[in-house]
Amino acid sequence: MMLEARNLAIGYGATTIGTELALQVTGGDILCLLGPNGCGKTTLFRTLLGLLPALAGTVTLGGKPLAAQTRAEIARQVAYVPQAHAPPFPFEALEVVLMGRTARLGLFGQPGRQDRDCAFHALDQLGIADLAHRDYARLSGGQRQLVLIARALAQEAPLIVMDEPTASLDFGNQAQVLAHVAALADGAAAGGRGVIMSTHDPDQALALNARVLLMKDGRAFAEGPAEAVLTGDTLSAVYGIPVTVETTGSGRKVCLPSLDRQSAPTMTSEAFTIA
Ligand SMILES: Nc1ncnc2c1ncn2[C@@H]1O[C@H](COP(=O)(O)OP(=O)(O)OP(=O)(O)O)[C@@H](O)[C@H]1O
Repeated sequence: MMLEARNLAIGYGATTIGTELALQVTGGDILCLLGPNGCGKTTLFRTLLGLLPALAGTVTLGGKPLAAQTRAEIARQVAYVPQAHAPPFPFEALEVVLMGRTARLGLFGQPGRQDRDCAFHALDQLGIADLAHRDYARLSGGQRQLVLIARALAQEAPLIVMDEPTASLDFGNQAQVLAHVAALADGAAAGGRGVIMSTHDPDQALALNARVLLMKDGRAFAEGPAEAVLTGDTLSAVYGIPVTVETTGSGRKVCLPSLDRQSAPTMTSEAFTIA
């Protein structure tokens, strides 16, 4: 097992955000984290990456407690793909990818020929080798997201944690990034990495045939294969709106939230009422 969390409580100091969380990820797995805004997905990620101490319970990475590992040890096992924001300094895309090699360098190590080759190869794998010498800050959001995934590939960690990898991407780029996520976990293509990703779109978990951890108020509301977990009943209960799940002509399941015009004015007036 690459990553295992048991009976985990997460939060910030005295503020508990979530409790009784458990998950397991190994090579070839895709685990999608779903749940309403503020339910604790990012807090859980930060805890799994060792950036926030667990308030209770255990996280083991590569069979060893996370809390007993150095940052470099953790980075050799888990790569983190944050949301793609523009950085304040100009960097070439290739330099951004090279940052993924840091955990593999010695204390005063400089990236060498092999690191540059690896970084370039990662860009090539994602079909964006032509962006290598472009200014990262001037790339589109979709291109930047792919560069950050390339950085995670260059890190050569067996587990990749992605924070809403499709946020702010257009329709085409979302599908492209999802295809790359599927390929990462595919044993034949890349040695079968484990992937944990958060998303706000249950259809993505269904399209990826992923396992799902559906969170509500810091707890696991349901957990299991996407098709079993993402039903109209569970989605309606978690998101507080009527949701139906239908099967398309090609056999794919899609989630359809109700856009009931009757309920819209009520929702709006509640949301904007000043107590
Ligand atoms: N540094 C902090 N100190 C205290 N509370 C925090 C801190 N950061 C976040 N929170 C709170 O923790 C809760 C969970 O936030 P978190 O960012 O984990 O949710 P999320 O599921 O990732 O949300 P979203 O889908 O909107 O990104 C929120 O109520 C948030 O206000």
